[in-house]
Amino acid sequence: MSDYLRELFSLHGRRALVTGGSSGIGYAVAEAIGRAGAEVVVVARREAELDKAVTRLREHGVTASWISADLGDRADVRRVCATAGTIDILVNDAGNNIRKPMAELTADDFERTMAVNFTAPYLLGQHYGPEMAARGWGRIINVGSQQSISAFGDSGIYGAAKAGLAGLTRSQAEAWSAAGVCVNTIIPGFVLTPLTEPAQAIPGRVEALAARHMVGRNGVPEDFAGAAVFLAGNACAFVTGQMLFVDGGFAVH
Ligand SMILES: NC(=O)c1ccc[n+]([C@@H]2O[C@H](COP(=O)([O-])OP(=O)(O)OC[C@H]3O[C@@H](n4cnc5c(N)ncnc54)[C@H](O)[C@@H]3O)[C@@H](O)[C@H]2O)c1
Ligand SMILES: O=C(O)[C@H](O)[C@@H](O)[C@H](O)[C@H](O)CO
Repeated sequence: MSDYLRELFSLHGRRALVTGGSSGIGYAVAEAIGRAGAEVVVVARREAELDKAVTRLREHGVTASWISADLGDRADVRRVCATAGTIDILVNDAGNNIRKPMAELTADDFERTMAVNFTAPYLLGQHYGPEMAARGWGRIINVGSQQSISAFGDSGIYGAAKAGLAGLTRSQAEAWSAAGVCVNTIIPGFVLTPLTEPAQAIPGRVEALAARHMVGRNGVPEDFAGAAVFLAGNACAFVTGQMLFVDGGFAVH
């Protein structure tokens, strides 16, 4: 790599925390920023999955470790903050979607969905944002959804949480960008991961969604590698508070 590209995109010397990094988009982001040089700490619930993900990261030469935590539990979020050490790049990828008609959603569904998709990113941002600002450099990448800007059926709270997350991104960017902390939201298209298995199981749905993307296909986790490296590095210094649509043209089709 030339010195020029290294200055823009190398993440050597940075430490990243990736929630939801054991699977899907989160794993692909962890691998991308790890292969670009960052040390990576992956956070999710299941130890066996975390172990598998970290083994795979190490096979790619990434310095990686994991912390098992339920991000729907505030005490667990606090434990992550207390044990993960210095973090320069925070990726809030973990998410859950409780799929029910709006009228059937319960208060517990509301709390569980908001806790993972919105409250955990808020709490982690509150911990790491000021620390990054004090050091004069940081990056926060929040993973939103098409539902950050539009409504899909049967996932009303998820949509509200993801819309809130895009707003939180702007508030965090306003708070910390002047101190060198760029905060942005990635907006995926429809991506074939465990999270979307219920949608994938509906006959004809995968094909119909593929056709909604201008590129004519659904996303795969690897599609997020380039955007993640960009948003995590020096190249992103004048990009903050934004939604970056990594969606094959879905939102504008
Ligand atoms: N797949 C898509 O089409 C799509 C589209 C838009 C947005 N997203 C978002 O992308 C992100 C990643 O989803 P994915 O599609 O890669 O799915 P995935 O199921 O592969 O990954 C979800 C990750 O979140 C973690 N997670 C969920 N609940 C958690 C909790 N309580 N505590 C700790 N970790 C928890 C899981 O362990 C897993 O690592 C989510 O925020 C999701 O909302 C996905
Ligand atoms: O859980 C899900 O089914 C997904 O998140 C979907 O809602 C869409 O793929 C996403 O919103 C597009 O960005």
